[in-house]
Amino acid sequence: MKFLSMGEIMVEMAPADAGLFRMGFAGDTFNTAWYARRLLPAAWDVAYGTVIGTDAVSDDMATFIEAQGVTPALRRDPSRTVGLYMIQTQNGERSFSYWRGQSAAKTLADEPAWLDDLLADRDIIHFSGITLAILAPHARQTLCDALKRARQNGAHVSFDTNLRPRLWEDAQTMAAGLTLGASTADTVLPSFDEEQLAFGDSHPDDTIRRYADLGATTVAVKNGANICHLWSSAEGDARYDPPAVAQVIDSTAAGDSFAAGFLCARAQEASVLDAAKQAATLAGAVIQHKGALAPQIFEGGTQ
Ligand SMILES: Nc1ncnc2c1ncn2[C@@H]1O[C@H](COP(=O)(O)OP(=O)(O)OP(=O)(O)O)[C@@H](O)[C@H]1O
Ligand SMILES: O=C(O)C(=O)C[C@H](O)[C@H](O)CO
Repeated sequence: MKFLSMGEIMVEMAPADAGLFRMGFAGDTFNTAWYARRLLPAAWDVAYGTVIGTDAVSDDMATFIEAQGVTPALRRDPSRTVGLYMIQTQNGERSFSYWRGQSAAKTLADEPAWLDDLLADRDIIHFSGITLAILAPHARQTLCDALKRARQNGAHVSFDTNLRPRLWEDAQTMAAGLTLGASTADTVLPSFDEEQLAFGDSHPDDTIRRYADLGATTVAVKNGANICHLWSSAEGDARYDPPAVAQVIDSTAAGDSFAAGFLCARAQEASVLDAAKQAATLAGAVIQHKGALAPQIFEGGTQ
């Protein structure tokens, strides 16, 4: 079985002790692949699809991806390098600054034959609103057309809406882009506060209905510490109240790890409710650690 996540992985500067920053590599869809690798049985291949440069930091990134047990599915663009972002936290809520305007990942959909190869024969393909936001408008359409073909050929496509207004041209383009992305997907993983912002939804059921109308068969509407509203065409509606977290240290990758927990449970035939439980348990642990990737959670063999 083959799981592919695709988008942009960057150099991450995460707050460490004594005012220092710790350099790592992360990015929403890569984070999901990283957590999926730790949740899925070894027989699953978990791959990450992106474009990087040919410079030293790109080489380090490729080495890092592989060392994490994730299969690198990379195209190299010698004229570009990778992006960088910095996390800053205040009372557990994070904000990001980005240096990614010219990154190699922006050319993800520029070679259609490579793209079709990347998507071929995957059981699950995961991408996000960030994957789309970084692309030029025509490239968003190219990517979504390729994803639709992959879905027709049997892949289960998953879309995490992951709203980043600063990465889109304007609010209208963002709403249209999210709608385009969701229309390729079987599973859509939105966050309610973001859906309110982008579409003016007044209740999570509005969000579910909109994505079901676009062709999704499963929707999980996250809402931070509040109840997740779930729906699948086979099971109907369900709700899940995430376990309380005593102290949020850094909320980075809450949604990314939720996506991994949810998709991996669904891949192993879990109900939407059980999938949300695995997802929220993992996300609840992740937000008690600094940075996007929290290997500590898996040390000792338990989540
Ligand atoms: N304060 C919290 N307490 C408990 N669980 C939380 C909290 N914040 C997030 N979670 C868990 O993480 C999940 C995802 O969080 P959230 O709704 O913020 O998603 P998101 O907006 O996609 O995240 P991201 O900021 O990574 O994009 C929630 O559904 C919940 O299970
Ligand atoms: O914001 C982005 O583009 C990132 O991918 C950085 C973070 O790793 C991600 O947002 C965490 O969800």
